[in-house]
Amino acid sequence: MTTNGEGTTAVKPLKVALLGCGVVGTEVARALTTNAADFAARVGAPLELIGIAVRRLGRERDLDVDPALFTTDAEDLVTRADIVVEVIGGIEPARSLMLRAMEHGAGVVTANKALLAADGPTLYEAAARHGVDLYYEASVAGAIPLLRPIRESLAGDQIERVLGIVNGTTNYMLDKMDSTGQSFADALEQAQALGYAEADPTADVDGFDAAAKAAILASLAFHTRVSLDDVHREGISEVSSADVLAAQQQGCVIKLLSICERSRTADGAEAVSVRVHPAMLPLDHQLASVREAFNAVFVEATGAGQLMFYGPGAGGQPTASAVLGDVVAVARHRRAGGRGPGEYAYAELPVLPMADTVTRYHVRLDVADRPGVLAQVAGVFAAHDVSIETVQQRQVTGDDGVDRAVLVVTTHAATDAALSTTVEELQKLDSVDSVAGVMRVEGTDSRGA
Ligand SMILES: NC(=O)C1=CN([C@@H]2O[C@H](COP(=O)(O)OP(=O)(O)OC[C@H]3O[C@@H](n4cnc5c(N)ncnc54)[C@H](O)[C@@H]3O)[C@@H](O)[C@H]2O)C=CC1
Ligand SMILES: N[C@@H](CC=O)C(=O)O
Ligand code: NA
Repeated sequence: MTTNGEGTTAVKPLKVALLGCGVVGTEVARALTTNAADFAARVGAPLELIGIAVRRLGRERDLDVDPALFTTDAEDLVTRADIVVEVIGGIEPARSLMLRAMEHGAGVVTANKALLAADGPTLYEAAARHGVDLYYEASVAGAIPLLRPIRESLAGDQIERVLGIVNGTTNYMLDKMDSTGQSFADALEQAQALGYAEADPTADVDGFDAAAKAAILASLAFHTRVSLDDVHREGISEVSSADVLAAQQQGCVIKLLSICERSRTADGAEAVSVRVHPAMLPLDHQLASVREAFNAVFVEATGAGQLMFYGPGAGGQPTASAVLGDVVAVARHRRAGGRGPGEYAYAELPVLPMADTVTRYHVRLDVADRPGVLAQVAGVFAAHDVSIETVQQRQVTGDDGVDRAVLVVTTHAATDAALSTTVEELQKLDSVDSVAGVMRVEGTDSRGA
């Protein structure tokens, strides 16, 4: 405790160091300075921004703070703080700086899903060893309160499944491609301009970002260490406008989904399955109406049933909201003299290979229009134990004036291995000109799906 100039008792401020002043960092710094009085009242002590680590000094910024706060010496800054906010991104130097901060007794707040998915355990163990908080609500689904509900509110329940849209950039792109027919490249450029995309947008487009988030969600939901390498990952770079059109013709929309499920190995042992891939969803599914950079996540738990979390999944201010919520939580813990709940990876469930995971496919085939072709195609599905749910056939006339047919097959649930082999075998049939599109299907009722 200290005494202020008027002789009244004042509480010692908690020192906050900010690492990174990009899209998110700028909004965190703005809020900490603009809303200082509210933060002080909510925490019971002022939050004093003692420095902002940047790569380059003297850069013009849209931020009205004391220029003396900027420093390029992040290593020194983290040793002087009670709370360190890491919004640099990437693996290094973010990891070393966070470890150094914890060694010096600081609580850490980060939005860095890439690092948590690649090497979370190193950070969780450091936090436990040094008795400090490591909070990362912003790392998954931006502003949406999701990790704390999973870690704390549902701690008395058993989570069976977490399924949703957790990447704002790709949802924005797929939405624009679907609703306005915008090109892939233009939609990506817009998402970047709006501050949704990662510094390297291939992290979004190729599904790494969604996979990192799936790893974090699965780790928390199933009390099991799941890393990025455990997650089956497919991005949206292969999604063509023909796929988008084909989905529309089926009354569906394509979304990039992250799916974390409790599952079983072939010999019946408990396991988890964690995957990210584009999938067709029927238009009446709740996730189908998630537009622009919004995220939505279903959490299914034994007792609670189905819960849905929805909101802005990316962008400076929404992400800063989650970061600041964590800052206040960590600050309150420091005031109370403790730390919040950490990670409990006691279950150690194995992660099921994608080949053994049960999914459904929508397959579009360009085939010869002659008797027996449908039976031949159906035979390949049957040979691999993949049951067909529906088949639609449309006649088309090729450029050469010859009649061809487009077959659209939707399967029942089967292992991913069986479905992949089926598609490989279909490609070898003389009567099949091409497998024009293969897309997983989620959200419609089918045996086991
Ligand atoms: N932008 C978004 O919507 C969201 C971002 N995140 C995460 O938040 C973090 C920050 O993201 P953004 O602000 O969008 O990225 P950004 O690229 O706009 O900002 C990062 C800033 O860190 C600076 N920086 C890089 N290395 C540095 C170093 N060694 N020392 C000091 N500064 C350094 C960069 O110059 C840049 O200004 C990332 O981990 C990202 O994955 C999480 C949720 C949403
Ligand atoms: N690039 C990410 C940002 C938030 O995590 C996204 O688009 O979702
Ligand atoms: Na969140």
